[in-house]
Amino acid sequence: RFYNETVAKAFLQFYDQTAQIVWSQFMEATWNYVTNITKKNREEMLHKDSERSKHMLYFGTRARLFKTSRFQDPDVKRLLSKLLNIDKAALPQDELREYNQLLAYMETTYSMAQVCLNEGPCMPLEPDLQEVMATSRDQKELLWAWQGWRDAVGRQLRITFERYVQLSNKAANLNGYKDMGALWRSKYESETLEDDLEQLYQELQPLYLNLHAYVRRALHRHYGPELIDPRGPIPAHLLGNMWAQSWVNILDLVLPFPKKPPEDITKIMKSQHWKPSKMFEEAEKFFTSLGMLSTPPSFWKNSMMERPADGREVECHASAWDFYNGRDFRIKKCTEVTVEDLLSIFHQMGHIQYFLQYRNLSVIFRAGANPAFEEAVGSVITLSASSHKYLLNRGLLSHQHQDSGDGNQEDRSRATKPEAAAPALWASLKGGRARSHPLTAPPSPEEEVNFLMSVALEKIAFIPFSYLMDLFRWKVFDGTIQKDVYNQEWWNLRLKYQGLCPPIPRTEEDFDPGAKFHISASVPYLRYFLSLVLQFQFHESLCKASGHIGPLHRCDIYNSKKAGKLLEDVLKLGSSKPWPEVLQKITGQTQMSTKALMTYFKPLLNWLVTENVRQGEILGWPDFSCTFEEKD
Ligand SMILES: O=C(CCC(O)(O)[C@H](Cc1ccccc1)NC(=O)c1ccccc1)N[C@@H](Cc1ccccc1)C(=O)O
Ligand SMILES: [Zn+2]
Repeated sequence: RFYNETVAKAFLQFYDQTAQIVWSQFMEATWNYVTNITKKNREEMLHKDSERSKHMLYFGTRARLFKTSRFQDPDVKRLLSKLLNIDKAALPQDELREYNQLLAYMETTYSMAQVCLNEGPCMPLEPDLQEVMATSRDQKELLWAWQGWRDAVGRQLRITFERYVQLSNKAANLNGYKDMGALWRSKYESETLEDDLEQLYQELQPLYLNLHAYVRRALHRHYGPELIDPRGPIPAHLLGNMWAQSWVNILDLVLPFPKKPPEDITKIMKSQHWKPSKMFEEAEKFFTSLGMLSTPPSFWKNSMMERPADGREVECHASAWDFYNGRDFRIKKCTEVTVEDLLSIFHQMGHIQYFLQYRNLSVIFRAGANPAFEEAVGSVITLSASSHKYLLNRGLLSHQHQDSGDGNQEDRSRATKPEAAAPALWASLKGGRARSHPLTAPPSPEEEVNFLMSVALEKIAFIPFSYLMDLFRWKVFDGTIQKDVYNQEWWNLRLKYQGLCPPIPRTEEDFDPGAKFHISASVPYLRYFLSLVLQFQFHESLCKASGHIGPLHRCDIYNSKKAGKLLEDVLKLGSSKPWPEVLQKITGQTQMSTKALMTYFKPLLNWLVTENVRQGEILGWPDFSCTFEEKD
């Protein structure tokens, strides 16, 4: 055993130098595969992955030899402790190869799946099936896409997933964890994690129950009583999204005040011939307006911003890439010119900003304070951008000159001073010159409720979905859910937390959870649930730093250098400090809290409660059985 801290530092130095090479080669090979799915590229990726695993095994086993209890430098202790978990690299060579092959099979099946019309074209998920789920109001068409996707993906993955669970748990055991769920949860460095999560969920449930009751009534109005039971669960194919995780696309069906509809930004974008590259430029402008880092030229050269037109098979699910060489960062996204994709690009740019901020840290610390921090960065900017979007909807622009981001708007949140709304994004929407507008009044209460409803359909609808995704997988990993009941247990959770029913009867031939990217790609999901809470806490703190006064939902930190500095100082830390310490730097608190989220939606909750009482709505779904349409 080694006791010498100097030796440990040299060991870590050596790790860093070699890791940058091994990791960037692995990332390059993986990038080549997901942007051009071929057998050859898969073999090359699997080869580089096994190189990376050998590297992790070499350093992970040796890191164990250091007795760090008497070490002085906290960084050295934290770095060594992070090397101990080597994940799947702990598996014996042959099982590791099998594991990597089944991971590639699941992710590739998802990425290449299509649903074919009887005679005629086959539709991939992005953009075609997503488009149907978002825009169709014909429940038969929605059912066709919903069922077709699950037949094409979920059913194909069922057997592989069972083997994936076994090998995952074996890898977790070899790293000293009771199952893979325990290994995933360990990333949050908290003994009380599961209780804390349940507490957060309970605090947010009233918001969700009121939204669910209100939306159910609206769908009852549109689809009629034969489809919607006003005291029952909602059929899962009617919510405007393939997984019913976000309900933004049925805003038109549920808009509280239809006489004051928000402007259709997608329409404006299309009418102005926006291109994907412009959408990325706008997102980057938001970060640089905060005084944060811009992307290097290689980002624009190497990213994949659209589905390739040359017939290549690609993985379309959006992702941001750090090549761990301090200079190569990319986004892969099959961008469509829609406002949903514009906000998704803000999310991806948030990942890129984190990479840029922590690029000089040891490779081991080049990660978020915890996985939820990584997800929250882009989403907190999206909150301003959507609020920003809100300002766009209202055409709140009177400025004579196009904002050059000059100081005189320093730290005064434009949102409360309509006269100084963000010219940049609006001007680009209005093509160049920001036209001067007469000062427009602040939004009417009706428009305010409409706006909050549009944000709630994304954020509040997402609460139970993002919570149950890993509740399901933790139970699968710990054996509570056995493989012969995977699908019925999935739908039990979907009923219990989301108040949803499958539109048609499901069997154990189906594997509906596999129809969601993160389950086929073995990407944990708890990060998104916690990001929901964190992004509002961050938003509140950044808004305060920007000098914003007034309601939180009207805050928009665009151009605030103070907000940018506060955020930057946190991102620079990467995962070098325990996340409560990092949280305290930005919010002053060491605990996650739903207070900011509740504050943001308070006006909407008041309106929903009044509306639901007026309609005599039942909160929840006491008629819990899923009824199915008689075959007509
Ligand atoms: O999956 C995403 C966005 C993709 C991502 O940026 O989170 C991506 C997911 C991913 C893809 C491949 C491998 C691993 C993870 N994450 C990243 O690109 C990423 C994450 C951490 C560090 C660096 C990059 N969003 C989730 C949840 C969500 C988030 C925000 C708004 C709406 C919905 C979803 O669509 O269900
Ligand atoms: Zn993300």
